Amino acid sequence: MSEYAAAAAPQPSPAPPVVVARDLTKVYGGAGSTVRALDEVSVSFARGAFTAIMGPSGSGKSTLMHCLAGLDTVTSGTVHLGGTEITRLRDRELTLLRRDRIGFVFQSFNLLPMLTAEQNILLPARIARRRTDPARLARIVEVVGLGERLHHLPSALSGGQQQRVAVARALLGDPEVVYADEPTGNLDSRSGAEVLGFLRDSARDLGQTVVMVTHDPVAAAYADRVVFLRDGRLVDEVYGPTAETVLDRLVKLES
Ligand SMILES: Nc1ncnc2c1ncn2[C@@H]1O[C@H](COP(=O)(O)OP(=O)(O)OP(=O)(O)O)[C@@H](O)[C@H]1O
Repeated sequence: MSEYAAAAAPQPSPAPPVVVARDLTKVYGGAGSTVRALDEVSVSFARGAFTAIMGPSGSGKSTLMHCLAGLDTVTSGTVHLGGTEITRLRDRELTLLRRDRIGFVFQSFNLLPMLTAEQNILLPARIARRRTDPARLARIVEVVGLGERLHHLPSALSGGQQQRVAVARALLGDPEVVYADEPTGNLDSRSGAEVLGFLRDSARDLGQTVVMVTHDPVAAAYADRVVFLRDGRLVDEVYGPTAETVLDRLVKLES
């Protein structure tokens, strides 16, 4: 059991967990020079909750997200997505699981420039030959709030609008969880606020489970909960964060 798990007071969980990681350890390298990027991390993410992962540079945030999402293998420990232990799956099964059950949002928006916003949102479903639920599309379009701009090319959209298109694309397939890796890293603060508000609304209004890695205490304050890593260990968490409480914990972690 991790030092954090032993010390933490139990917190009320609003809903059953969608993602559960148990005793996750990730060691990079071998023969002499190894890095223990994750050290027995146990954490779970409740349905419909928006959680931020924070910690100093090199604390293991990206590694944790990659292991949770089946983008990287683990050295030991398990990750469950719903009833599926993803740490046991083969590459082909993982590819399908990522395509069908997980949404991704990255720092770079990764929109195709020759397709309109709406076509970009619909593209993964088309590639997977998945029928799009028109009611869900309409709901997401309403939450995205792009209006007429849905028919514009990405080049005619602001950075914040482009990232909202990327989030809408991630949400359309009704994934069990959306992983967002520094989604506001390329945005000015106003556009960042738009995207974060949208992620928060998708959790509140659509019941979407969202897990976001960020360096920014203001971004983390949009989440329902912030978990903190240091040296590959989960060392703290805050429910109902504000930018001030998050900054305060970060300063303590880095001192
Ligand atoms: N492919 C790799 N090979 C070797 N070491 C790695 C690899 N990826 C990450 N690491 C090491 O694992 C540790 C955790 O890295 P990780 O990128 O997860 O941290 P982070 O908290 O996301 O950092 P940052 O905030 O700087 O992005 C670091 O010491 C890093 O150097």
